Amino acid sequence: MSSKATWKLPKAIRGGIPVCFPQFGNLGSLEQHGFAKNRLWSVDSDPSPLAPTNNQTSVDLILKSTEEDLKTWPRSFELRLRVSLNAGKLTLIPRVRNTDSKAFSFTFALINYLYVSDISEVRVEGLETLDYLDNLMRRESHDRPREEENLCSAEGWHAGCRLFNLDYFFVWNPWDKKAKTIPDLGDEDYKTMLCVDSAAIETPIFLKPSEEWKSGQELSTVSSSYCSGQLDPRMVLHGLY
Ligand SMILES: O=P(O)(O)OC[C@H]1O[C@@H](O)[C@H](O)[C@@H](O)[C@@H]1O
Repeated sequence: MSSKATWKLPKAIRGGIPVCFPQFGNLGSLEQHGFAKNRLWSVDSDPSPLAPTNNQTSVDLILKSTEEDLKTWPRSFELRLRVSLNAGKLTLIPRVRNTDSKAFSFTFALINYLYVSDISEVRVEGLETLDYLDNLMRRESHDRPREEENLCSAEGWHAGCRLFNLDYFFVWNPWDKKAKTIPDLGDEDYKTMLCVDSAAIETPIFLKPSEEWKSGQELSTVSSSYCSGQLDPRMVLHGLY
């Protein structure tokens, strides 16, 4: 959680796990990361077809399109999120239902703001063999910050992430200069944060009327012996559920 997070609507707090819908980043004409993260959700009393949660470590949430949303994105939807917390494991199951009379498509992401004790001691493993897009290179190829290399400079990753129906990871840390330009992020906060986002952006999800899309993400603590080349990226992307 950012030390300068603002707890005022209509802006999301900087931290936690913002839900990006119906657009990730600037991959479309809507505001950055879509509007869902800036809305107040309700507790979902009918999470069907998932069985209702009957323990105190899970909650079902729902967001429905409002009149205001329909002005900017004229598609009626229901976005559901089941959040479950168990020993060493946080599971999120997002679902999108098309309640419109027409088909629509969207992109989606969960921005996982992870707290780390020292960003210069963090290494992200398991993505080495995957194809990747370098946003810094693409957008700022004339002045690529060297700090990017620091992100992966040392040992010590003890959290794992498994996905279902999500096809991209985004790894992000603003580093020192960019951090100063983000109003709701403390100047030093970049040292203790890392974003590892799970996203569905490869091909926008297409839903016909009444259809539902379901995905999942499981964040868990793993022992350090799990590190160093033992994570199979294909399993990481497709091994959940
Ligand atoms: O400042 P925002 O709009 O919340 O976005 C923060 C960052 O979120 C990250 O997850 C993205 O990968 C970055 O590209 C983005 O800059």
